[in-house]
Amino acid sequence: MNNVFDYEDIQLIPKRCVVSSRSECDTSVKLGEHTFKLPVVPANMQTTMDEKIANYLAENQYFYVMHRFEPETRQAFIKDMHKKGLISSISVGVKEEEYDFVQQLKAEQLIPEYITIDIAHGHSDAVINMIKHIKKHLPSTFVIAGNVGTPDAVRDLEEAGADATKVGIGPGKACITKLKTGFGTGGWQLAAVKWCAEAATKPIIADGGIRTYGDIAKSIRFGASMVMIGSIFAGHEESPGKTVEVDGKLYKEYFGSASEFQKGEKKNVEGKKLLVEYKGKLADTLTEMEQDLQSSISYAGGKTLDAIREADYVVVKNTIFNGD
Ligand SMILES: NC(=O)C1=CN([C@@H]2O[C@H](COP(=O)(O)OP(=O)(O)OC[C@H]3O[C@@H](n4cnc5c(N)ncnc54)[C@H](OP(=O)(O)O)[C@@H]3O)[C@@H](O)[C@H]2O)C=CC1
Ligand SMILES: Nc1nc2c(ncn2[C@@H]2O[C@H](COP(=O)(O)O)[C@@H](O)[C@H]2O)c(=O)[nH]1
Repeated sequence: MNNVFDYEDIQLIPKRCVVSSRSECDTSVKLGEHTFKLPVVPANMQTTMDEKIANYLAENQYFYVMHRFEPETRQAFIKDMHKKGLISSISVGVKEEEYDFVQQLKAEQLIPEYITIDIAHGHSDAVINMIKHIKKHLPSTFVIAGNVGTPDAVRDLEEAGADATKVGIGPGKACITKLKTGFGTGGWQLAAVKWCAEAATKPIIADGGIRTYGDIAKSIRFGASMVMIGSIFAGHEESPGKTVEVDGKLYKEYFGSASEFQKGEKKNVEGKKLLVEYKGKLADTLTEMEQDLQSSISYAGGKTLDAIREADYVVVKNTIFNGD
């Protein structure tokens, strides 16, 4: 893979504007059978997602993926969401008990609209087998599989039946995979998204490494249909992580799903715990993201996200923060 770049190395080039107000620009995106307000989803991690946030997002037409770290609550969660007429979107792993779980869902006719297979190294027989298992027992469920970082992986998971693949090995803020293993897409995540999207025939979800709202538009430009974000979403009043005060300033705890803190043991640790700045209400962040993305669409010279997909760009290594 030559000519790699990351979010901070790219600037998109404006085109003639066709709207008289940014509010005319439509940021909505279709994933599977449903249309969502934004091409953005909070990471399925314990410090960014919980049932309350899932309810808020679903009620307000945002996509969400519930995490898998309280596995025994998932059936009740699906039931509860469906009782309220909301979509259910859950995560699974690949261990033996997860196969039974999928079969139980079928037996009880609790059919989630979305299942995300949430595994560090998604280009694996374990994930391929789980995709096939879900598709066999819950054929109407939209399956998101990952995480991967190569076109080969995208092709293999799509061929197994995945409806979307999630790209990003190690670019996350709480990630230490790149340090511990030497592998990953950290430092060239945006180029990896482009590489994978060129091979994909189904949607790509860019996962990890988003540090500014402009990075959402850049992900879309390079082929993502949706963007998964952890650290930015972990800092809200509603975020499940602990609120901590340091020198009079508020922070929230954010920890990796493969951190020692999450696992409760020091085995195959590939994540860390850190503090992220407190940033107030989740709704305000979502509104700001929508407004910024509307502005991106207007700079791209269109009215929908498709305009961003056609924007020209320049690679200007590490210059995005110059002038700050
Ligand atoms: N996006 C990213 O860059 C990364 C994300 N994560 C997150 O951390 C969480 C834990 O992930 P994960 O460890 O996959 O899940 P699990 O801890 O549920 O492990 C799933 C299964 O896969 C096996 N496994 C895990 N990694 C590998 C590997 N590299 N090669 C072969 N087998 C493997 C495990 O066995 P065993 O443990 O015995 O090997 C286990 O049986 C997830 O939420 C994931 O998204 C973690 C790292 C990177
Ligand atoms: N290598 C690791 N990656 C992790 C871990 N826990 C979560 N993640 C990934 O990070 C993104 C969020 O990235 P961010 O840059 O927006 O903060 C998340 O969706 C996972 O894919 C981990 O312990 N290790």
